[in-house]
Amino acid sequence: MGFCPEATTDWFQIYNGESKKQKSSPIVMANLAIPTIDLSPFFNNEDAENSKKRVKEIIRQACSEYGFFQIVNHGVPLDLLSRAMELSKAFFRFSDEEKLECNPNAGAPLLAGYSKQPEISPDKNEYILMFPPETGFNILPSNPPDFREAMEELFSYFTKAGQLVESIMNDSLGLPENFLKEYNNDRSWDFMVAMHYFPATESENNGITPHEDGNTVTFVVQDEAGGLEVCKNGEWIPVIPELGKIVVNLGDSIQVMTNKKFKSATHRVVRPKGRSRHSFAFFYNIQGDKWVEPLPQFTKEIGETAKYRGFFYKDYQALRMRNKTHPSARPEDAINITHYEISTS
Ligand SMILES: O=C(O)CCC(=O)C(=O)O
Ligand SMILES: [Fe+2]
Repeated sequence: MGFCPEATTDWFQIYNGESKKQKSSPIVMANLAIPTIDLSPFFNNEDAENSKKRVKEIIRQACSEYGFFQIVNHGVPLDLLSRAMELSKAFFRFSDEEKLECNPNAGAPLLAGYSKQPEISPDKNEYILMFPPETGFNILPSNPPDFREAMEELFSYFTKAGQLVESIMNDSLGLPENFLKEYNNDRSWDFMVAMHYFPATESENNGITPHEDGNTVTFVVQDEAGGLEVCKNGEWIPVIPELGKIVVNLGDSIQVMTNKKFKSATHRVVRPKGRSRHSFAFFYNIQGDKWVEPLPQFTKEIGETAKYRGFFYKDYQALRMRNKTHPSARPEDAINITHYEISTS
């Protein structure tokens, strides 16, 4: 964490390694640095074996390098994405009093409902968090009237997209057919967050500090404000929002299971000045009682030693939660996946 340098506004330097400004658009260059993968071969009935193979190969490369890519033709309807985003914006425009009507329920593994980051948090945002609708944990607002339905529908499409990406990763990794699907067969710990980030001030613009997610795969959809940045080769790369594109980033659990063959992506959110930012983040997770460890396919079967100790997913989640409830004085002391790393020296 934190090995990326501070973001610079001179993107040309980042991509070209030179300080002279170029004519081409930085927007195009930023997104070129992050592969966009068309998943349509997985939705066509016709035989598309070659195209599927190509997709798996590009995903394998992106996941091995830095765990980040974007997808299009992912099966999540674009009109639903736009509608859900508009409804979410409408919700966050309500007064605090109205928003607090869906304050969290105790008892869920995380607090479902509306929350605002505490004043002490460096992350300046508020959000609504929801679990799979059938868990009964959710406290969703009845206003705007169509919000709940749109969120539940979006949740169900993201779940399907998560299953698809997981199965593509399974094959890219050369794992036995349906291996990850059978291991990760309980969807009750998945959750989605509708987020609102407050405009940057003159003195600070942190939306979410640099981090890796702890799960397997996360999907992010940002509104036109942008602000999501990913660390690649030591540089922060801004992810420019484009309608219909879903950002995919891998989390620590897949990094551990693959013994670091696939990487968990370091990313952060920088708040834009003069405007709010909205996003959806969907966390395709692992059920808490599952044991996470480097798989034999990436250790003893290929003569490599394990880089991590195993752990129950819920224990790692609890440690990560402590980072938020009991923040350490020095950010570098926060618990992350290095906690389970096996030292080779
Ligand atoms: O809001 C975003 O764009 C990303 C959120 C994120 O990284 C997270 O919640 O872990
Ligand atoms: Fe994240």
